[in-house]
Amino acid sequence: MAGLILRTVTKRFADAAAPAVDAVSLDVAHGEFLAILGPSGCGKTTLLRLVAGFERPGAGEIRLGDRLVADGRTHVPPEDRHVGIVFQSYALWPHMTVGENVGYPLRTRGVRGAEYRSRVAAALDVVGLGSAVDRRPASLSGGQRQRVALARCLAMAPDLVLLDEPLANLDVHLKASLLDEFQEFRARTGATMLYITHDQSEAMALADRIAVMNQGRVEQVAAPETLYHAPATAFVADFIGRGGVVAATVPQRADQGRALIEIAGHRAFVRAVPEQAAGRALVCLRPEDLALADDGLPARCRRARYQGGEWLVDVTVEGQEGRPLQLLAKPGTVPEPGTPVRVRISDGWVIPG
Ligand SMILES: Nc1ncnc2c1ncn2[C@@H]1O[C@H](COP(=O)(O)OP(=O)(O)OP(=O)(O)O)[C@@H](O)[C@H]1O
Repeated sequence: MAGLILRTVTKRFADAAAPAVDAVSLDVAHGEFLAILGPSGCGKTTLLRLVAGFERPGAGEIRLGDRLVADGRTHVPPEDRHVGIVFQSYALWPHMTVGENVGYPLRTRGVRGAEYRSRVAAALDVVGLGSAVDRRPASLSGGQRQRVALARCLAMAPDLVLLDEPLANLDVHLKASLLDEFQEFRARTGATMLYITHDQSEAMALADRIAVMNQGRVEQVAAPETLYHAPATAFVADFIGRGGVVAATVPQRADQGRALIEIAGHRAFVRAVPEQAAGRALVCLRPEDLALADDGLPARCRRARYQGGEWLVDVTVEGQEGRPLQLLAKPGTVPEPGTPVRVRISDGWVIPG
């Protein structure tokens, strides 16, 4: 069963040079957790607002389950879409108790009595705040407030949960513990979730799949590991993980997903799509694919940063100074900035796009 389907959804704001959301198509399965990841201004929030019904698409269509909720003629209003939204600002009422906050949307829909109480209690239990029902939001930590917001969304038993940077206001430690909570929340509810973030570590930790957006378009939708190891475009390769994209020549057609590459006269074998043709290409080389060695790609050390345990070393290939590669080195083996080095390439990926 489908959770959410977008077909060539486009939104252009008046006077804007380019669409904020540009022909986006997505299929989110029922119960799937999909993260929308991209830099500021790429259209994530606009996409979420289109799904919620706060914006109308200029073209394309949106389906929730088997219901058409938006196209050129149809516009189902937000309150009739059965979509729950959790914002980064929590949006809790300070004068209400935790229980009243969670129950508010139920009340406005006429749910009362035993059903009201049991739904509020169940939602608070899921987020581990069953005992906080009579407290005020002001007496809770940021993480607890976000859990109340989550419970309020849950109490409505929505078909789809939209999460708009829900961890953005929290410090690093709270973020880590809430990441665990989200995972549990997910396992318990089985709800379809769309999670907006510009933080790749959140997206990687939580999502079944990630849609990477750039300038209103979806560049790739894939499982986190696929995005990391086989990025479809140079933008995805740069945005996910630590950079490392250089220009290379592919002297001959790939053979069974292996391609010979040549960079600055040095040759190595890396992964590629089976149909990768010969010619010029960009290659993604991750830090764990590279190591300082006696023999290998001629490069120059630019700088090194201590990371605890190991050093992260930036090196550049002659003629490609704008495209640094990063590799890890043990303490005591780190070259001085400016030193010529050799880099062994043990793996990599020819970017097909
Ligand atoms: N109501 C609006 N009117 C005009 N332009 C808008 C409106 N809302 C968003 N935009 C523009 O649309 C583009 C996408 O904005 P959007 O807020 O969707 O990006 P985002 O990826 O969510 O960014 P951020 O991570 O900074 O929130 C931007 O260029 C933005 O300036």
